[in-house]
Amino acid sequence: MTIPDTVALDRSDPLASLREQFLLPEGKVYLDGNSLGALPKAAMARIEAVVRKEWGQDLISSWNSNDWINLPITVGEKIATLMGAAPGQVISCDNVSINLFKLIVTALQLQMGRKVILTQKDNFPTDLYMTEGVGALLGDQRCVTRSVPADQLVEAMDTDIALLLLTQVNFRDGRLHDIEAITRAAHANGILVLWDLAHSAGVVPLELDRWQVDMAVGCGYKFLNGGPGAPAFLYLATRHQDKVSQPLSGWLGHAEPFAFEPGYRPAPGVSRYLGGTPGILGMSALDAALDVFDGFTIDQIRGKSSAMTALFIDGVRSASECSECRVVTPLVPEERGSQVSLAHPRAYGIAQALIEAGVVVDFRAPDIVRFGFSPLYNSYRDVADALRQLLRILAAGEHLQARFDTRAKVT
Ligand SMILES: Cc1ncc(COP(=O)(O)O)c(C=O)c1O
Ligand SMILES: Nc1c(O)cccc1C(=O)C[C@H](N)C(=O)O
Repeated sequence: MTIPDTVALDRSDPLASLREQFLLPEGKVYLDGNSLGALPKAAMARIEAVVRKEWGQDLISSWNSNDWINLPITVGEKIATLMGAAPGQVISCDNVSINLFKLIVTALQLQMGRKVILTQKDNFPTDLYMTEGVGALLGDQRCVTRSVPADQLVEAMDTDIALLLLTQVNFRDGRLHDIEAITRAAHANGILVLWDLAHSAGVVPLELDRWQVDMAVGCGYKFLNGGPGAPAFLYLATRHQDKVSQPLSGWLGHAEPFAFEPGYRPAPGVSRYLGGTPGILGMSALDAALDVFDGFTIDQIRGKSSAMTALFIDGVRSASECSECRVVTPLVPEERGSQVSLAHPRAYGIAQALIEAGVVVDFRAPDIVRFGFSPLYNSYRDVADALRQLLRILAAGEHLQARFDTRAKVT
């Protein structure tokens, strides 16, 4: 096969200038933004300023003078604009796992008399573990998890189910659920929905309000580029707010934290989902990273994402070198997120050989190599370079070398 000529594609790419806003490693093709997004230069500058001036000089006054106290809300509102959510429904806090816990318990409280959480068998493990944890805490009179394969979700919906917990884009194969259709089916059975948008936020167009989504969570460190361990976010539709209080009743979610009252009174609205003190360095980095999206639409981002994944998939499918690779990501662009997953019996060796050749991808057991495409900083040339290295490695049998037989701990 011939590697596509990508010069013209990069020249006409409306997002091409954004690459300059990131610090990317020299000589590498970074295709792991679905695990950890690249570093925006603005985030680096912001951390430096927060450390030197706000922490170094302004110290405690920064909670007011630099508005640290409202950062979870201001960052939440920036994320809301990427997800079709009107103000007052998104807050940035904690990590996805903790936010899942808070919202799962909220859903069970809102749905008294129903106790089942329906989820997908191959949901991301933390989503499954958190439902298990809530079940162990509340007991099986109050919470039971039912997991089914993706194609049985709709038929499994019945009136015992309190909550449907799904991840929109599957971390392994990149398959994307139709949030609008599934939410409608769930609501027809009186079921609330909680969507994990870890692999969607910042790269897939979302209309949370219009689709009547009840709850959502997502990561700050993937396509939002907020940095390692960046705070996550949670969305709770206005219609559900103020009906129940969340289980992790920390002081910053209190109606008047600085009244230091002995009893808990939840803050109005989504602010009650705050717990303890937020990590200001991480949240400041995320705040700056979100500004990279200014002036660009999520449809432009999605358009480039679909074009990059299509280019890569076409290249793989037409190359004889890839005859043993199976594209497990859906071939229809509307059905996939911003990654391409290839299944191969020696997937671990392929991933390691690619990394050695400067193409940063990851491996997911048992047999998947993931290529994550981040439209803000990846170019079409990156796609062609990754393809070129993949074909070279497969043709040379580099992935079969004995040194790739042992698995790294974190990939
Ligand atoms: C779908 C999904 N949910 C959640 C997480 C992470 O959750 P947390 O922020 O708790 O580490 C990830 C990635 O780690 C993920 O891929
Ligand atoms: N959060 C991660 C980490 O702390 C270390 C390594 C990887 C991750 C990830 O985000 C994994 C990712 N959610 C995945 O889709 O596999």
